[in-house]
Amino acid sequence: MDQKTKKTHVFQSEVKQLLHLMIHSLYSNKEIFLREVISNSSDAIEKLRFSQLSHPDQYKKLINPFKIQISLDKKNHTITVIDNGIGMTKDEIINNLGTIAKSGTKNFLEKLQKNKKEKNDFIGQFGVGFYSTFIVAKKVSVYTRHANLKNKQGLLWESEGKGTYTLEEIPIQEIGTQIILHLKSTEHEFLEEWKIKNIVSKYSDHISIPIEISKYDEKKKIISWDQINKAKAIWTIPKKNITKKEYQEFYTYLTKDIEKPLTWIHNIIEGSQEYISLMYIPQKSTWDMWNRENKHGLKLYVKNVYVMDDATQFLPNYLRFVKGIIDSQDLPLNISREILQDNPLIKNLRKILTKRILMSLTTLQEKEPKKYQKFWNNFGIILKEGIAEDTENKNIISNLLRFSSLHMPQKEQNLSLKNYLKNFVSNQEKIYFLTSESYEASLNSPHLEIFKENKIDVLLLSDRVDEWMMNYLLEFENKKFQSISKTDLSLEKMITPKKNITPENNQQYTSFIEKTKNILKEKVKDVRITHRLTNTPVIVVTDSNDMSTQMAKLFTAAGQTVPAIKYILEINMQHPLIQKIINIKSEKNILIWIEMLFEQAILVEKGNLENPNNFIQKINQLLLN
Ligand SMILES: Nc1ncnc2c1ncn2[C@@H]1O[C@H](COP(=O)(O)OP(=O)(O)OP(=O)(O)O)[C@@H](O)[C@H]1O
Repeated sequence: MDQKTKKTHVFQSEVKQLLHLMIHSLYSNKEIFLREVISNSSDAIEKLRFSQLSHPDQYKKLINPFKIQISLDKKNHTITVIDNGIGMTKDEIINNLGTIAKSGTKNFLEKLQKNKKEKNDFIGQFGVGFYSTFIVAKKVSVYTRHANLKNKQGLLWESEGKGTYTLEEIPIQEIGTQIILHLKSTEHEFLEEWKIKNIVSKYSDHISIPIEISKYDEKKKIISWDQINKAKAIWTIPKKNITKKEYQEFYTYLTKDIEKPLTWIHNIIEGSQEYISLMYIPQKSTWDMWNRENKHGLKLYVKNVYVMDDATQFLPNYLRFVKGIIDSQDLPLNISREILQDNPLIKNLRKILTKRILMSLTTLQEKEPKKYQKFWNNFGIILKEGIAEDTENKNIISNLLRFSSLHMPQKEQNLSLKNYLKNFVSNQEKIYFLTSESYEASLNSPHLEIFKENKIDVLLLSDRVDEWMMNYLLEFENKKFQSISKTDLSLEKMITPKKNITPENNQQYTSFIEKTKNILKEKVKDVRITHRLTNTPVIVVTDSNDMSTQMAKLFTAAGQTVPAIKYILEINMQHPLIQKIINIKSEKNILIWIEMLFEQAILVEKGNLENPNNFIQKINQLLLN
């Protein structure tokens, strides 16, 4: 060995942090180190297989078939995992085994620090990777030779996981990677063959590459290798031969999710377009799902060969919670992300896969409503984006929506539109809804008073996407949606005012309305008498074609300037406060009252005022009177 090339490197500080966290929080589940090492070997083999097929000139065909081998050495207390995959170059090894290169990882670490309680869950979801070997090993040696490096140019990486590692150039005969774990004295149980076999069958049975374990003779010499996994890609097996447990295990392997999947859809399609898809709907959202920009998508295989992770083109963004694989027989192997973008074959596949997911959700809601509710609670907010983004499937998605409503005294969204229609009162023509900042705010909104009184149900929407969604959700089964914070003649038609207006007070009321208009002038679009209110004197609504308050808030939050909304002030003439003001003689006092009431209505609608001090001064003045 050439000692001159041996150099000591320092781990990036995040790696040290990760190592520390992992060793302490994962100890109870330490066997996963083997899953991680095997999964890396399998990825390396998949990469080499792909490179050989797509660039046959650069990568020589191997003489040996692809495989992963594990050997246990009881004398030296080591576990060795060998693969004949793509290997690593010097740059790669420095990047992969010395730093945390993945962009999301730093965020992940920060989250981990903050959420000590959920640490285990987080780690499980994230996938702990190569560094987990240090949970059981006091020292790790990695011998690797990259597949397109000639002249036996190999590397030896070694570390005790304590802040530094060494790297040395050494000759290596075979391409691929060999990882030697020098076990801590407390971890010698992992030298038992049955134990290793158990771990492999628990976590790595679905790896489509053979995993072999060494067999020794009495003199401790390896005499043969026994295959210990099935080594068949699960999706290629006929559905009837796959057990529920096997589907679940493949999901765990694919996603590293600690929960079982909610459901899955497996299709083997033959004909003009041949492909297999195996897609899962998880139980819970993972920490990165909320961000539309984060990685998602299916794992793409072409003719059984792994091509890429996170192929987003096969499903629309609003189904980004779906995990799984697609294996196409028709796509070329050297397909790039750019080509995926405008390939007509893919567009067609995307249409079919989208329909499959939506149909499976439809069946779930019909056959297993409890499970569906669980799905909705976790992913409803993402699925809602589909109403705006997928015109073609809008109807199907509408049927999948769930809402909170006035008649259901709970925050959980579990009313379907079909069920809302069933509760229509006589003469009801529209589906009423209210968008607000929060569920609690909507429940107390004065807009609801008339609906409460007349037992008409109202959908209560308070998710961030709701206002946006409602711009696209215009009709359901020929019934129009109507925001109750907007003017609406159908409502007036439906409800006969209880308190009849006599000719005398009619004149009094009309002149009061005129007076109010003269006082508020440009501040309002109009002033009207309303029958919507019972306990509240005044309310503001937006004109049916104007931008709603929530929409304006959304735009403002996104940094856009929006013109100020001109509201219509509606007055409840029967309210004692209004009756009192009508009889006030001093014009100056009437002016203060009307301005104060208008600002009050604005405060209720928007949650804030441009000039709160002005408002308070008016109130104080009235209190002194
Ligand atoms: N046996 C191997 N052959 C070739 N490269 C490897 C091997 N083991 C690890 N690597 C490289 O090291 C990188 C880091 O591995 P690590 O397990 O820490 O993370 P990962 O596999 O990328 O992520 P995750 O575990 O979250 O899926 C791998 O992405 C790969 O590039």
